[in-house]
Amino acid sequence: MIGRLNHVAIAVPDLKAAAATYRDALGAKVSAPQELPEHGVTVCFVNLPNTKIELLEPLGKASPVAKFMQDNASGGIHHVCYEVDDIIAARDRLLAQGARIIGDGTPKIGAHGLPVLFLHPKDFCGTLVELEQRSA
Ligand SMILES: CC[C@@H](C(=O)O)C(=O)SCCNC(=O)CCNC(=O)[C@H](O)C(C)(C)COP(=O)(O)OP(=O)(O)OC[C@H]1O[C@@H](n2cnc3c(N)ncnc32)[C@H](O)[C@@H]1OP(=O)(O)O
Ligand SMILES: [Co+2]
Repeated sequence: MIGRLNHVAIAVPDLKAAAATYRDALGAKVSAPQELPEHGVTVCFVNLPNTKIELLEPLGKASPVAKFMQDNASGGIHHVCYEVDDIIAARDRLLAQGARIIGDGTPKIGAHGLPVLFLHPKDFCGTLVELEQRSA
């Protein structure tokens, strides 16, 4: 069911500083910040030859990342994102297996303009898993 690793997300307290670290200290190509209020985050993507790093900082009071940042003040790995061919079929299979989908199960459009869903970390080895519908 899961395919390519689309990105690994790192939550940070200061997105500009984190982007500068990846650009200047690590010599990586980093995208401009993208505010995504519907997700409660601002993100930059670090484009690597074989995947991406999603640097994200909380946006707004209701950010789903706020509590994570309280518990991890200097930041940390927040989630991994795997690609799936059919996000609805993947969701239904996971629900049938008793996995918890975060929210009402309706995919949201993510940073790449594709449907995404999140699976509860407690069901997946303590790791927040994001699924992204593979682009056609
Ligand atoms: C940029 C757009 C998009 C993309 O296209 O890539 C994104 O990536 S958006 C990214 C931000 N959005 C989300 O993360 C949405 C899904 N996440 C959530 O809804 C919440 O983060 C959560 C998973 C429900 C956690 O909510 P929270 O308020 O932080 O804490 P809880 O107390 O409810 O947590 C329960 C339990 O889970 C542990 N936890 C929380 N976050 C993580 C995490 N990132 N990785 C691993 N474990 C996590 C938390 O510690 C609690 O554990 P216990 O204390 O042991 O119960
Ligand atoms: Co993500």
